[in-house]
Parts: sequence; C-alpha cells; structure tokens
Amino acid sequence: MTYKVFVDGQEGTTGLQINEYLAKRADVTLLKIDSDKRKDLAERKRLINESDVTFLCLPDDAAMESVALVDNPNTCIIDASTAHRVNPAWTFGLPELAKDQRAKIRVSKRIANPGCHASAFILALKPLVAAGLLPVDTQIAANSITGYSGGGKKMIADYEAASASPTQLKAPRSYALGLAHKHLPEMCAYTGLTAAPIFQPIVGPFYKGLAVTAYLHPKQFTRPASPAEVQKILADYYAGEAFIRVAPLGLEANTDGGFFDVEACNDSNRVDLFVFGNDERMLLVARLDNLGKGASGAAVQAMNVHLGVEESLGLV
Ligand SMILES: NC(=O)C1=CN([C@@H]2O[C@H](COP(=O)(O)OP(=O)(O)OC[C@H]3O[C@@H](n4cnc5c(N)ncnc54)[C@H](OP(=O)(O)O)[C@@H]3O)[C@@H](O)[C@H]2O)C=CC1
Ligand SMILES: CC(=O)N[C@@H](CCC(=O)OP(=O)(O)O)C(=O)O
Repeated sequence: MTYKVFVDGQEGTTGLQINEYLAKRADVTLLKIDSDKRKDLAERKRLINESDVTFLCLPDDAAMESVALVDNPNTCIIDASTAHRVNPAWTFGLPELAKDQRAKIRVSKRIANPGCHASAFILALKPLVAAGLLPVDTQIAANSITGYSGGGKKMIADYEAASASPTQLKAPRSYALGLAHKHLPEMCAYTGLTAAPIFQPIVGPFYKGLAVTAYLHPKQFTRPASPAEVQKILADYYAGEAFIRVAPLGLEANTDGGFFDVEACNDSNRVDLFVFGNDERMLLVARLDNLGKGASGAAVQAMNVHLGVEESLGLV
C-alpha cells in the first residue's frame, strides 16, 4: 500500500525538506506539481484532492486558500503555517503533548503543525503546568535563539546575499520586540497558561538550530521544588518518548565548557530538555532543529501518526 502525498509549497524551505524526508520512503508516492504551475489554483486543487495527505508549506493566506480547495473527505491536511493552530476544528500536531494527542491526530483530517518556538516552549512548560507546579496564571519570561532558516526563503536569501549587512552577519539580532510574537496564542492554548508569556526571540547568523530558555522563579511555584524535582517531572512526563530526551542535571555534561550549543539537535527530529540553576533561580531550556522537530520533521511525524505507520519512519 502506498500513500499519495502532495506538498503544496514544495519549493519553500519547509516543503523542500519534507520532500527530502519522503523521497526515501517506499510507502509514499509523491505527487509533484510543475514548478510553473505551483501557484495555479486549479492544479493545486487537483493534486490536493488526489492525495491521501497534503502538507501546506505556504504563507498563512495561501494555506487558507488551499484548505478551501479540499472536497475529498479522505484527504488529510497537515498545515505548517500559523493559520489554524488554535482553531478548535483542527488538531495540534504535537503527539507528545498529552496522552490522548496521538488518538486525536490519528482520526483528524485537519492537523496544524506547531510553530518552531512554540514547540520548544510548550514541550518545556506543559509538564510543569500539568503537574500543578506552575499556577496557570503565571507569566513566564522566555527567549529563543534561532537560526535564520526559521524566517523561510526570504530571510535565508537576506542572510546569504552578498549585500547582507556586516551587523546582520556579525551579531545576533533580537526581534518581535513589540512582545506580540505570533506564537503566543498556541503557547498559551497548549500549555494551559492563561497569561501570555513575555517571549523574546533572537535570530543569529547561522542556518538552523533553536533553543528556547524559560526563566523559572521558584517563588512562583505552588510548592517548593528543586531542579532535580523539576527534571523528574519532565522525565516522567516524557518517559518512553522516542524524540524527547530529558538531560540529567549538570553544567559540565550539558555545555561545552560552560557554553550552550543551540545547534546540537540539528539534522534530527529530537528535542532536548534541560534544567539549570539552583533552588532559588532556574532555567528551563528546550533545544531542537527549527527545520526538524520545529517544522518538517514534526510534520512527517504527525503524518506517520495519522496514517498509523511507525511513528519514527524516515526520521532520526
Ligand atoms: N522555516 C521554518 O523554520 C518554519 C516555517 N513554518 C511555516 O511553514 C510555512 C512555510 O514556511 P517556509 O517553508 O519557511 O516558507 P518559504 O518562504 O521558504 O516557502 C514558502 C513557499 O510557498 C510558496 N508560495 C507562496 N505563495 C503561494 C501560493 N499562493 N501558492 C502556492 N505557493 C505559494 C512560495 O513560492 P516561491 O517559491 O515563489 O517563493 C515558497 O516556495 C509558513 O507558514 C511558515 O510560517 C513553520 C515552522 C518553521
Ligand atoms: C527566524 C524567524 O523569523 N522565525 C520565525 C518562526 C518560524 C516558525 O516557527 O514558524 P511559523 O512561521 O510557522 O509560525 C518567526 O519568529 O516568525
């Protein structure tokens, strides 16, 4: 049995990488669109409705346009854009979110893939909220360091152009300083936190790799908890998860001479979680490849869960 899969947006950053993952699979037949027709509505409609699964690797408005083209009730849409992530008619494509999430992904024909910063934030914070350690109305402060491929084709071209500015290439750049980043709604919806976090991303002059760091104030906890107890909550929550590794405590083992490597999950679908600090001040760090578990890898994982094939097929 082979599944027909179409990638709408096959020439974009996320789409290219999904194609790469799927090209090696014997159980998938990729439906390709001619390059010069890739924005042609009628051709996209034909391929979407011929597919068992269509990935939308498009800007939000084009993703919504594609959804309106679906008339085959058996076609499953997996949308990488921000358009449907907190829409209750859609299922959040994060299998590790909760015990029943895989069952929801399995039966849903509309799956919204999480944002890259949001995946890291949610996977780090959700277990602490679920354990009742963090009150739901706590306002979390967090930053995210990310490679420039997170900004798609345009940001990649800007960084790789001969005209890229020396400032851009030399130093990290903070952005979303209006503190209204587009991932805030999904961060709240899927952690259960009611207060939007103070979330501040930083893009650096490297291609990919991402780490979200959340600042934990133990005074905000509902009960006293040490870093070891926080680490245990995470380890218990993700026990048995193939793509989530909760690191044992320790500065030496988890840093390179005291420096944290944001690229160490690159070329994998893995998320690494760390707890740093002491009883008074803690950091929670989630690291992933923004194009792996932050985008294309996660999309393929969600497809595997939906189809009921081995969840890690084609992924490392
Ligand atoms: N990059 C990342 O790390 C992540 C991205 N995402 C999300 O995934 C989606 C895709 O992102 P990304 O791959 O980075 O974006 P890119 O800009 O790299 O690619 C988008 C692709 O969509 C094509 N496109 C634009 N408009 C249309 C249209 N109307 N019809 C058909 N094709 C169209 C573009 O065409 P053309 O080739 O002409 O430019 C381009 O190939 C976005 O919504 C993004 O927010 C989600 C998680 C992480
Ligand atoms: C460096 C950079 O610009 N990154 C993007 C996030 C990319 C991502 O996760 O995706 P969605 O666009 O699908 O939400 C940003 O912060 O907007």
